[in-house]
Amino acid sequence: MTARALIVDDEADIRALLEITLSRMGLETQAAASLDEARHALASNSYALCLTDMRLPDGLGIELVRDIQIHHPDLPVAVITAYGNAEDAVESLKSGAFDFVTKPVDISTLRRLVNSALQTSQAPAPPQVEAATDQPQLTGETPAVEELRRMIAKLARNQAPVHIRGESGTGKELVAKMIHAQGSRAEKPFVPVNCGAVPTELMESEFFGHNKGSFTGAVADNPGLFRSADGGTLFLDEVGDLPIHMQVKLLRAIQERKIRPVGHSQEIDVDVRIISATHRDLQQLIAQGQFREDLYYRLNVIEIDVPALRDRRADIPTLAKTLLTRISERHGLPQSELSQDALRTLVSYDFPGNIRELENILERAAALAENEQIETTDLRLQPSARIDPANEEEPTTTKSQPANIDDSLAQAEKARIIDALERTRYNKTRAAELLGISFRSLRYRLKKLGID
Ligand SMILES: Nc1ncnc2c1ncn2[C@@H]1O[C@H](COP(=O)(O)OP(=O)(O)OP(=O)(O)O)[C@@H](O)[C@H]1O
Repeated sequence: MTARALIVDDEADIRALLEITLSRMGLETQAAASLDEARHALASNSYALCLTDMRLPDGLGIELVRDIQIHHPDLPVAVITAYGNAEDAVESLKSGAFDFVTKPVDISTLRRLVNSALQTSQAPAPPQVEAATDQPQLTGETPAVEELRRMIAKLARNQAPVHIRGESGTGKELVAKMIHAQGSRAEKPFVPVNCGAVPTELMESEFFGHNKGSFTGAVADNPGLFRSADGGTLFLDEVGDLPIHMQVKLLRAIQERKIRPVGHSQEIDVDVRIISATHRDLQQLIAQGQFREDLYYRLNVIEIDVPALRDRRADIPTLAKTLLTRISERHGLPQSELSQDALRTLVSYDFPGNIRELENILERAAALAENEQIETTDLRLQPSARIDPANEEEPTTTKSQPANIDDSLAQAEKARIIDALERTRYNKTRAAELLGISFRSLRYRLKKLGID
């Protein structure tokens, strides 16, 4: 059956252009010149795609987007906005449009948009119970995780930029991968980049690419992250770490959907969906002048919060089991199990490093355990050695404990601190956050424990 598209525009010229382009792509088209006509058409026919202009004689295209979300939630709708009117574009994405195109309508952009809409509307429903095993999965049954799954499935169906907030190790990258894997871009690359790890001087060429020889040290061609992710998703992890000059360039690239590789005079079209994440408070960074507000609104069209593990403790047993399976597969070892007591201990632990910390604890415990049963002592958790940031005193657990408890506490503390430093590439501010202590407190501990 030929897919049918509904085109809503009051300007005859644009209608004709859209109709010609879409029929050349093999679609059947139907046109409406007002909101009212469009509503009638939607009520009496079914469509694979709707394209609507923003300004219509009897109202705004965005109203149609909202109607469609309610009455035809599976119908992808894109909005045509005036050039440079970013607010309209952002508003329509927020209301549920899967994408937008600016006037004057660029035919190749339009074609890409139509193809991606058709893939979305023909894509099978997001995998629920029996998902393919290579699909990234979220473990957990708490309402918070159920809600997260629902959001992911919904966001996978549009193209709007998504910003993921959550503490370190909560699964932000996993969420980003799931949005990608369940959407129309799944067959195209998912390209993650840790914005805090790219050296400032290489940033522009890392993002936008360069040709061999375009600057000293450019020994080979580099397509850059945008082109590597073309057709797919670019995941900007720790986006709050981007230096301001790069924020300006990134904003341009996202707005114009064009990039200019270092040393090139021509701009190149790119089609990437941007998903960003951070564990930092971007609003606060904006207030401190370290993050551009315009970029924030561009990235943050839809925001999604990933809960901390301590706020969904009921998931700890299932997660521990999933992670133990993963660990045993990784090392080709028999799967370990947690003793009742060990499980109880884990459930009451605070996990400042969230799921990643749980995974590390289990990995170490599986290696330390005498057999396939992990006991509380194998967890090497020192909850009493966790430092209260408000109180820089020594932990007071020594009284009723064996004589060498101080040493073993210090050792455990040292191991946790070194682990945090390694995981944050020796960024002390982030290491302190990961450990749930203040920067001052970390400095004090480094000195006390003789860590250089
Ligand atoms: N719900 C979950 N089910 C199973 N595994 C999970 C879940 N959430 C996270 N993980 C695992 O936890 C680890 C950390 O997740 P991820 O890297 O996505 O976190 P993050 O929030 O992006 O971390 P960071 O802020 O440090 O970049 C990964 O190994 C991931 O597979």
